[in-house]
Amino acid sequence: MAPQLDGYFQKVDELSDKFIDRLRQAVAIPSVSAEAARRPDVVRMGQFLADELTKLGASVELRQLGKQEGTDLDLPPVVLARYGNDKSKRTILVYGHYDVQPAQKSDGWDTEPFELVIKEDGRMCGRGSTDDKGPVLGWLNAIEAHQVAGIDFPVNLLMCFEGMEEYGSDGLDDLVYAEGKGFFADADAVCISDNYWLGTEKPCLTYGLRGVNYYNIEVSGPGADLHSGVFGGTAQEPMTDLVRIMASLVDSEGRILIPGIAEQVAPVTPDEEGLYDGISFSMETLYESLGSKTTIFDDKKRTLMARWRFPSLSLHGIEGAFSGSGAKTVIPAKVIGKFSIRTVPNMEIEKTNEAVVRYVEEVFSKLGSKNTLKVYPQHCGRWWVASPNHWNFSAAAKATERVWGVKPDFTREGGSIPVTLTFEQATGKNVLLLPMGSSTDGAHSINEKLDKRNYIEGIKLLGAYLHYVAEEPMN
Ligand SMILES: C[C@H](N)C(=O)N[C@@H](Cc1c[nH]cn1)C(=O)O
Ligand SMILES: [Zn+2]
Ligand SMILES: [Zn+2]
Repeated sequence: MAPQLDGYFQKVDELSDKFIDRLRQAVAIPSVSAEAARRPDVVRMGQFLADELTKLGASVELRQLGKQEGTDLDLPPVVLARYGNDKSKRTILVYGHYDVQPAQKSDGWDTEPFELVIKEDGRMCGRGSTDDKGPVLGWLNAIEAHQVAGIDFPVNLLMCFEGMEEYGSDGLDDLVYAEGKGFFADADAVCISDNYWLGTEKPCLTYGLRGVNYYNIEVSGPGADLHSGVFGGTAQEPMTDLVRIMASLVDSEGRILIPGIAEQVAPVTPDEEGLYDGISFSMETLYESLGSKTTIFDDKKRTLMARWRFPSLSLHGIEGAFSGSGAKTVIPAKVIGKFSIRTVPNMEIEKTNEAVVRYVEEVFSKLGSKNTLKVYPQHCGRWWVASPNHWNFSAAAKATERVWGVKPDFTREGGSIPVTLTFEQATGKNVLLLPMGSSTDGAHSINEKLDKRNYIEGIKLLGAYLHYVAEEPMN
């Protein structure tokens, strides 16, 4: 099966320095979607991808999406590309994102976040290395290795790379629905490489994601920041109100304290109960990824369930609060608390938003404060669970076995890729998540990395998947 793969794999190995250099160039562009000042860099990153794809012979379009909601900022373009247009071949649509989470050396990074630093043990450190520049470049590298090896590319490839995923995929849903019967019309299946293995050794294929509802709680009072010696004890302090509200959202065992959330969660079925035992996952690897043993549960099953099939609420930060070193004696005039809820079947976005707003307003009113409160969702993305009984998944399973020598686990993912469900609905096709990186990569964290082994074998995996997909009987 897939007889040309050995030649392809050999070429990937030969070109590995070039592929690492491509990742180095991409990491050097600080394409942080959440920071307005970085928007030109996000646009530059989209252009970098478009140029690389053009050089590889793909037809490329930069699709503008208009303004970012509630701002005057232009959204970064979506890179739409096509490689191959042979009616006798299957067409696979791949999606990824070229924006990254914020990062500063002072957050605690050992090296400059926007410089790809390769350690002796093969860790390639840099923001976006695993999330999601490495996997996105994986598709480009797969094209190049085929060209250099003189091996026919097995499918037509449609590509959709966005620059706002880490900020809620603003504007993308409309484009995907509009192009479901347009640019994406030929797609036979969809593949997304933007999540991680459960551990460090066993590859997996992923068929579910949690959704995410991200909220702001604004509390304001004084007209300007105040001297706490002069005004402390005189003015009602927005920060005091906010921390009390935030403390009322979740307890230390991760229990969400907002009524109307747990009630929406689908009950655990007897079939599902047995599912977790067969998954390769150890608490030891989790401790390694976590960098500590401070887990809520001490066992595998409850930990996996908490990550995959129950909602969680995380407190992320407070805009406007003093957070530097030293001792600034200020009373912040306005503070914005940020938190998010990871959502699961059968939670509904609107119902969840209503429950959150009702609860926060109720807690605030009980404080008897004269300050002003605003609570609103910033962005929301839906959860997704699909059937892995599809040729798209069996092709990926065969490719995994060929590259990694083991059968993959079938997993769900605690993170969110809001557009996944949109692709499924807009194209009516099966969507597969095919991760490249491992659980210790530290996506969104300091010292994010992608292991050289996962990058290079991951490029082989993406190419092999396309070969098996081309051969797989339709079901
Ligand atoms: C799983 C994916 N690589 C990812 O990191 N997704 C983000 C999406 C998001 C939503 N709001 C902000 N970012 C995530 O799960 O946090
Ligand atoms: Zn991310
Ligand atoms: Zn991502």
